[in-house]
Amino acid sequence: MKNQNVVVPDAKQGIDITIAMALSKSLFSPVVPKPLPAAPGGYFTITRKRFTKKTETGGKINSWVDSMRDSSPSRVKSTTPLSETEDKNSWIVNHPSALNMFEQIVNRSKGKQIVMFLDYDGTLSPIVEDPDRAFMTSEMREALRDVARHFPTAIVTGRCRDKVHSFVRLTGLYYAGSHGMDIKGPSKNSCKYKKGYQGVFFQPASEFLPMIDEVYNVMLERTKSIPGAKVENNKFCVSVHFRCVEEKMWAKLVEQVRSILNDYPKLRLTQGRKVLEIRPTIKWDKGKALEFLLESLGYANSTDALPVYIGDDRTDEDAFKVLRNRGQGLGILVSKVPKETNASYSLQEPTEVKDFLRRLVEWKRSSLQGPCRV
Ligand SMILES: O=P(O)(O)OC[C@H]1O[C@H](O[C@H]2O[C@H](CO)[C@@H](O)[C@H](O)[C@H]2O)[C@H](O)[C@@H](O)[C@@H]1O
Repeated sequence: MKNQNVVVPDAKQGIDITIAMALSKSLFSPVVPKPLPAAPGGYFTITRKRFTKKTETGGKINSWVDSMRDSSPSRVKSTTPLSETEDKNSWIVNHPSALNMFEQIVNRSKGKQIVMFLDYDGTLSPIVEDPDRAFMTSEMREALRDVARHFPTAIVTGRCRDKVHSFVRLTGLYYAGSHGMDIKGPSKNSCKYKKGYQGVFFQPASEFLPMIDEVYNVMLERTKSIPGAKVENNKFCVSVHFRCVEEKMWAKLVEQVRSILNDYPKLRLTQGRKVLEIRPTIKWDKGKALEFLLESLGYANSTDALPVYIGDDRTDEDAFKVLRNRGQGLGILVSKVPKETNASYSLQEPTEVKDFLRRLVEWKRSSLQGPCRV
C-alpha cells in the first residue's frame, strides 16, 4: 500500500496547493482567489482504507458495487416509515418546484443581479447512454442564449471544457470544465457583464495534466476487456463510465480503477451518475468554482447578487452547499425522485429547466420594459 488517504484530501494542504498554483503558474487570470474555507467535500468518496480493506478481504467489494447502483444522491431517508407517496409529498414540500415558486424566486432577486450557474449533463441535456451524444436541443440552446444575454451565466461541468463548449456552442458565457478545474470566461469583446473585464482563465490543477493523460491511457488499456466500459478524458479528470457495463462486470471494473489509485496517490475517486471519476486530490470542486466565478464577477462578498445554481448530480451538491452556507442564492436540483440534497428547489428534468430559463428571460424583458402606459 503506497498511500492511505487518497480519497479524502488534506483540506489545508489542498488550499495551499491551490493558491500556490494560482500564484506560481503565471496564469493569465487577472483574478487570484483568496484562500477559501475548507468546506467538507460533498463527493461520494471512498477512503482508501475502507476501499482496500473491503476489496482485499475478498467478497466485500459488493458494498462498493452497491454504491455504484445508486449513482445519484441517495433518496431521502426518514426515521419515520413513510409510504412512497408520503415520502415524495414531504420532499416536494421541502423542495418545491422552481416553476411553481417562480414568483417567489424573482421576488427574492429584487435589487440584486441574478447570476446563473448551470450544470450540463442531466440539466441542460438529457442523460443518454453515449456520453459523446449528449446533445442539447436547439430550444434549450435558444433559451440558454437568451438567459446569457440578460444575466451573467456559467456552465459548470465535470466534462472537459472544450467538449462542453462544442455541445453548447455559445459565446459570452463562462465555462468551468473538469468539475471547475478549468475555468475560462468570455472573450473581452463578448463580455457584457463587467466593466473593464480583462478575461478570466484559471486552472488550479494544471500540474496534474501529464498524470491525467497517463492515467487515461492506462485506464483505456485496462478496461478493454470489460464490454461496455467507456473511458473519457476530461482533461483534469478521467471518467470511467459503467452505464453500459453488465452488473456482473462492475467488480472487475472497480478492481481496475483501484489498481490505478494505488499507483497514483495524488489522485482520488468520486462517483457520479453511472460513472467513476478519477481526479486530483486538490481541494477544488464545483462549489469552489462558483465562489471563484462570483469573485471574478465582482460579487465576492456582495449581497447585490442572487446566484442561482441548477444541477442534477452529486457533484453539484458542493455548489448547493456553498450557497446554503453563504445564505445567499438558491440551489435547484433536477430530479424526478426525492433525493438527499442541499438544494432548496427542484425541477424534474431538462425540459423543465428550459421552461424555467424561458420564464426568467420573459420576466427580465418585461421588467426592463416597465409598467404599461396608457
Ligand atoms: O457535471 P456534469 O455536466 O453533469 O457532467 C458529469 C458527467 O457527465 C457525463 O456523464 C453523464 O452523462 C452521460 C451522457 O448523458 C451519461 O452517459 C453518463 O452515464 C453520465 O454519468 C460525462 O460524460 C462525464 O464525463 C461527466 O463527468
